[in-house]
Amino acid sequence: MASGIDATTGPRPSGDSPTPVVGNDGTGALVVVPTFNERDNLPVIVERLQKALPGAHLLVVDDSSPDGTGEVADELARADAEAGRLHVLHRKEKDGLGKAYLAGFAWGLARDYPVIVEMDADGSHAPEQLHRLFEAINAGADLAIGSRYVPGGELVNWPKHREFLSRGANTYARLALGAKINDITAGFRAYRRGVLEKIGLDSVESAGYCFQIDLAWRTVRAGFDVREVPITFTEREIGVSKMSGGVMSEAFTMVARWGIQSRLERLGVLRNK
Ligand SMILES: Nc1nc2c(ncn2[C@@H]2O[C@H](COP(=O)(O)OP(=O)(O)O[C@H]3O[C@H](CO)[C@@H](O)[C@H](O)[C@@H]3O)[C@@H](O)[C@H]2O)c(=O)[nH]1
Repeated sequence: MASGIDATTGPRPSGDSPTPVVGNDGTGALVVVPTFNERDNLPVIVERLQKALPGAHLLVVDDSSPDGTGEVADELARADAEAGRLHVLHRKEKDGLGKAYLAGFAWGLARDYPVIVEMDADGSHAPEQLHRLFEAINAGADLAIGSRYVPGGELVNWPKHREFLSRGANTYARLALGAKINDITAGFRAYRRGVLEKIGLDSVESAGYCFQIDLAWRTVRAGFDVREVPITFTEREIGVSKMSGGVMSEAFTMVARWGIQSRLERLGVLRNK
């Protein structure tokens, strides 16, 4: 799906080789980690990230977790104050994964990070595999998705019903939208900042996990270069998933609407926005 668009600078002259934007140690990347009741997971994931990629910065976006995750994040940030790699954004209440990411992205865009990353706090995504996303970005991708469903991708200990739901959601989204992405619900990804600037965070409609589909779909429609790289997704060992019926029904309805809209656009009944 090569588009020839450089997400940081606009259209790239053809034949131009891409300039690396993330260093081998993660310099240039802001990793946004949304948290809700992850107090025992957070210190572990922070340590793993700082060991794997000491140059990367991390932003924890906490929705006033009742278990005190926000305070744990503040303590970790204080301990890292000299290096200044760990930042915390406190939000008033639980407002959905998508809204948390949007707040984190806005924070990152207000600073000069060339690449903004999504990663769960619960250890499902391995910080040690982030370099795979950065390699794709440095090779010219505008959005790199850590995919469970391309050759080499793997699921470890994920309950069968979750795998069934996830694969079903991906098939549904592929059929409805026609986007050729195998893992469009994945939450382990890296964006060049220009993608988020061009799409415009205000245009994103979904509040929950459907946000992942929403943003990937907008990225594809804007003509950017989207690449999937295989990753291993491991079921969390501590705490519980925040997936809910409301999250699933939002995704079902939104995807159906976008699918109908894009068909009407192709038929010329609606103008492409
Ligand atoms: N701030 C904030 N964080 C949230 C909220 N809801 C969930 N989170 C945080 O978002 C991360 C993912 O949430 P989980 O509830 O653990 O997700 P999952 O079921 O394991 O995730 C699957 O679906 C996600 C959505 O597509 C994917 O991101 C993920 O990769 C995986 O496939 C965790 O760090 C969790 O604390 C919220 O309302 N607010």
